[in-house]
Amino acid sequence: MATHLVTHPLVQHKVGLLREADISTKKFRELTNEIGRLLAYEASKDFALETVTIDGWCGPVNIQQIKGKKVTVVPILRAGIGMLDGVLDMIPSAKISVVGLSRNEETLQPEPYFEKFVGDLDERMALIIDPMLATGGSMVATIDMLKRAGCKNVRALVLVAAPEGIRTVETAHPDVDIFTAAVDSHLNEQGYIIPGLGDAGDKIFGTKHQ
Ligand SMILES: O=P(O)(O)OC[C@H]1O[C@H](OP(=O)(O)OP(=O)(O)O)[C@H](O)[C@@H]1O
Ligand SMILES: O=c1cc[nH]c(=O)[nH]1
Ligand SMILES: [Mg+2]
Repeated sequence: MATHLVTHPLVQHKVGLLREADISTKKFRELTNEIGRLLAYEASKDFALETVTIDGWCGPVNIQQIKGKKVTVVPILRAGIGMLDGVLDMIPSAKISVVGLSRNEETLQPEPYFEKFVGDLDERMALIIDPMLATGGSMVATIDMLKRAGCKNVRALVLVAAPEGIRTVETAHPDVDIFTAAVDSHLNEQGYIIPGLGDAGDKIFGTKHQ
């Protein structure tokens, strides 16, 4: 479908703060969740509503509710966990499906190590969360896993995307919408996004790269 760069001033301000070289773990976590919250708000703006009647204080009242089965949020371990609380602030009744992938530092290929999906995936929208879309390999692998499990409606929320990764996801899965706070310049030879954020997983978990 499309890549949506979220240009809201709050998002742009916060993603800028994330780029500070000596940012603390605490600050990085806070900003990651704050941007996750705002990306979830943006990615849910076209969710279908239905009218239901409930008992109000003065009798029956018609209200609007989000239609259909609950969304499943899909953090890609590890770094996706850093956005989870923020996204759940916006969509608190979402179900959580988890994918574990580790990018091999030499081949840059994603190596799967965990998969636990909620039921009825064919009736749910999946919101994949991961701070970094670099080569796109991890995102494509996650979408492949979700689709194999029956999911038909997938969106991806990322903090920073490289043009290379966007192209890869759009080519492999043209039906998937990507919501990102930044589209950066390029990947370096080690597959890191430039200017990017460095290693987001290490920054969220405090496992500094030696
Ligand atoms: O687009 P790609 O080239 O696949 O790279 C992006 C992936 O790399 C990072 O995870 P990493 O594998 O470092 O794992 P971590 O979250 O455990 O740090 C990041 O969180 C993405 O999942
Ligand atoms: O720039 C990058 C690329 C992959 N993973 C990260 O954490 N950062
Ligand atoms: Mg990492």
